[in-house]
Amino acid sequence: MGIADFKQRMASGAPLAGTFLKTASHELVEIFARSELDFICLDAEHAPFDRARMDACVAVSRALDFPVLVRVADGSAKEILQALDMGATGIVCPHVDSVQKAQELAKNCHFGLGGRGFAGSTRWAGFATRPMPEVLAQTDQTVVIAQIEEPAGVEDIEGIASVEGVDGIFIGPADLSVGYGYNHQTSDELFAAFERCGAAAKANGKTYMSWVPNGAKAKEWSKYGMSMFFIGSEHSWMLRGANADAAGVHEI
Ligand SMILES: C[C@H](O)CC(=O)C(=O)O
Repeated sequence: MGIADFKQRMASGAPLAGTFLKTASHELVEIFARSELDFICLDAEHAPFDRARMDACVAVSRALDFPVLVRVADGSAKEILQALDMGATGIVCPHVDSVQKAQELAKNCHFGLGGRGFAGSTRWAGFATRPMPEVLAQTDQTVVIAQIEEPAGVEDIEGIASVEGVDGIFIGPADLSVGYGYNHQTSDELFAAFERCGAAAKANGKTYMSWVPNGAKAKEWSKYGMSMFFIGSEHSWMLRGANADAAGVHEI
């Protein structure tokens, strides 16, 4: 159970637990690689990952054979290429709200579709130690996830989910909730969107997933067909642990 079979495990519908890493620290990657988590996702959309620190995080994850995804900021070809050259297991692309954006995403992640440039001396390619055909075949292991977080994305979900080269559909519950005009995550419209996106993911054999604040919510939302969960982040876990232990002291 490592990087090579991560995409297969996703496709099998096995429950997968991960988190967003917000602190650009390779030590934290090392700790999570020794945890019960199945993967982590470096949040380069909302957290301060510069290229060098992202590279260190990805290097450690690969050394420990621990799947690491990168949530890119805007899904540009350049940003995706940099993360994949470093050796990221896959890409989470935010704000995919049309079939065209999903096609661009798939193109930028896969050589066969023409958008990804090749270099032999990268971590992903084994720093020029492996034959090119072998390296290119490895593109099959690259995981591509489209994040749906606008009502427009929900309206186009049947097309988005059918795009070849997209492996997963990720619901962004916070942004989608805001998109429907709510500042919380309890509207009927939001849960209807969960149902519709889940049906489209299932019909197209794509893994369905979301961010959740905790394991209990993951269990609850599995009823929509979600099997992969980005649970909180190390920030929320640190706060929860710190507050629980502080409460123990303050009760004295
Ligand atoms: C809260 C997480 O960053 C997931 C997300 O993007 C969302 O909109 O929800």
